[in-house]
Amino acid sequence: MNILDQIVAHKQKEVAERKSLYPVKLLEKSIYFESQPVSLKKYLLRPDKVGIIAEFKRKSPSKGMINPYVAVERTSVGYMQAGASALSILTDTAFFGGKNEDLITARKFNFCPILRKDFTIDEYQIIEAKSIGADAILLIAAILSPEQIRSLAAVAKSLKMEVLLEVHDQQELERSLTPDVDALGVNNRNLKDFTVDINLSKTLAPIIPDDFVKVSESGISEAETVADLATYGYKGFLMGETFMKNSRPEKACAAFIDRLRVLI
Ligand SMILES: O=C(O)c1ccccc1NCC(=O)[C@H](O)[C@H](O)COP(=O)(O)O
Repeated sequence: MNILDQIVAHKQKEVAERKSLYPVKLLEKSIYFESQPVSLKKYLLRPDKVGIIAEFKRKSPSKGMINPYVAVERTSVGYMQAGASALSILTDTAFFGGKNEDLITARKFNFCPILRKDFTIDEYQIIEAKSIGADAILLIAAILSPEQIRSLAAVAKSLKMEVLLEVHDQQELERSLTPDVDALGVNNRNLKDFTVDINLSKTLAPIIPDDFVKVSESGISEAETVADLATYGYKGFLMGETFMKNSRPEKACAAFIDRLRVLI
């Protein structure tokens, strides 16, 4: 089993358990069902921002432990003060060391789009994402059929949430597009063998229809790379490890954005 298969197998069990512990009726009592989400798409298109989606990620299958010590309050507020456009909060515990409470905390301290970064395979998880204050969810084409993508994206839309659809190749892109998707993420990291190839974002850019905001994900460590990808039409740049490997991720984010502003 590759890592994605392992994550999905674990997620199926986790979702079944959570459904019985926290039924949908209970989740729907959350105050976030009454509030208007913040649009990720709009924030990525804002001319005063540089499109960084700054990620809070303690560990990952490819890198192991990255940073178990920093607090989500200080890091998330610092990311936004640094000039990030949005937050990506990992909520998967088993493989990424995250938790729903991280997103709940980030939500309390920030008014900005928050992407719930998890492995969504069931509509229950979208209702859960809404209940903890997320504005957008991630759908990964590699673990979902085109029908699942369409129906999960429609559920997100019915809850007024936005969808970032992640693809890794042309086939995934062509079979997965649906109008309920808002942003199209090209993951430069092959999630089966963890190799990173930034050129993948450049290769796929011309075949991403203009209706979708283009996001380049993973393996970005240089401001020059972002400036280069921007010339291919990318408006969003999902970055985790480059910031999180520092004792003060928000300071690394601020320094990165300062460098970027000189280039674009
Ligand atoms: O990062 C991993 O090891 C990984 C393994 C399996 C599935 C997903 C994985 N990562 C999720 C991501 O897509 C990244 O956290 C995100 O794009 C940020 O990447 P980076 O800037 O390289 O931390």
